[in-house]
Amino acid sequence: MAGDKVKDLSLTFSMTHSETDEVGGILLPKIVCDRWDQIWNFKARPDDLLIATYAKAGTTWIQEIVDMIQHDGDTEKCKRATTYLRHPFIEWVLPAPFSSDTNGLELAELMPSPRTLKTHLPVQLVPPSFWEQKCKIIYVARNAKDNLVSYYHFHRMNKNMPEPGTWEEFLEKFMAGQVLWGCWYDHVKGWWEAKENHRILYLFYEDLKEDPKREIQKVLQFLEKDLENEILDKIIYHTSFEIMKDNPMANYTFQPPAVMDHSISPFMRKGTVGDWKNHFTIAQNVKFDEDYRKKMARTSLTFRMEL
Ligand SMILES: Nc1ncnc2c1ncn2[C@@H]1O[C@H](COP(=O)(O)O)[C@@H](OP(=O)(O)O)[C@H]1O
Ligand SMILES: O=[N+]([O-])c1ccc(OS(=O)(=O)O)cc1
Repeated sequence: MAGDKVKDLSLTFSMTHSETDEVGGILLPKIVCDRWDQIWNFKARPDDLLIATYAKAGTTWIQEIVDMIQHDGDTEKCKRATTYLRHPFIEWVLPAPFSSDTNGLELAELMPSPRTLKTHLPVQLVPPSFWEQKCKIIYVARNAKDNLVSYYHFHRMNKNMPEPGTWEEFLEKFMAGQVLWGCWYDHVKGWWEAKENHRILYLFYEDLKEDPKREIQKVLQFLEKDLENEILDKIIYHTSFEIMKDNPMANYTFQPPAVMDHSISPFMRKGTVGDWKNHFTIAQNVKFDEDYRKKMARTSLTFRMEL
């Protein structure tokens, strides 16, 4: 079984940071670009649910919320497998020595319906079958500064990401859109516009943090589910940062340490709004804000950088 193969891998092999390439001007791991035709031709099914995010916007959090809703708050069922295996990451290709049937596409193809799938692709790179099949999509966006901080630490701990360089260097790359899955500004705006014409529930990390009950109710409504208040409270508890941090099926400690080194920075790092204040210098903040205003000038989309 695919999961066992991931688990059985030697914990001692060494990996170097991943090489990158581009598809349609979007930076992606080279091994993903090499398989782009297959990813683009992915066959979505009408009852697929797609979870789409910019990386580090709260993907794993919404995945756990959705899984709990789909399983009526049964925590044991939600511990049936790791996040990676429960919700295939459609564009994800693992480097050697991982076996090819642990790639996102293969996992998705082998999965019976109804499937919940994950992607970080910008809207223009989503395989067309998702639009043709009118699949439901949940998008989660997170304010740029916290998203960037989380992404920086993720690059430090995850060998599947390119070398981040220094904080200052990574900040520049983020502003220039020269990071995996492309420009944050275009990503959040692209999906914001797409919701006018498609079945997309657009959520914000900050709203989830502020009032998880209210936001989970939006997801319930979108998924046409009705759950007792008691189960809703159970979902809120099970998907809280503190509980997910200790859940081995959700905290990515299942990845071999040669890929993700949680001693450098844990996957479940802080889970807060406003941690950017501990990273940006005053000068960096002024420069970022000025650039941000230009890039976000012609959109109705707004974010909260603190609660
Ligand atoms: N239950 C939860 N509540 C709040 N934040 C959570 C969370 N689960 C994961 N996160 C945070 O979401 C980010 C990871 O996002 P993704 O799943 O998209 O990779 C990390 O942010 P930080 O690095 O700021 O802590 C992680 O700590
Ligand atoms: O290497 N991974 O398994 C991996 C890569 C990216 C990734 O992105 S995230 O934003 O969903 O954390 C998650 C897992």
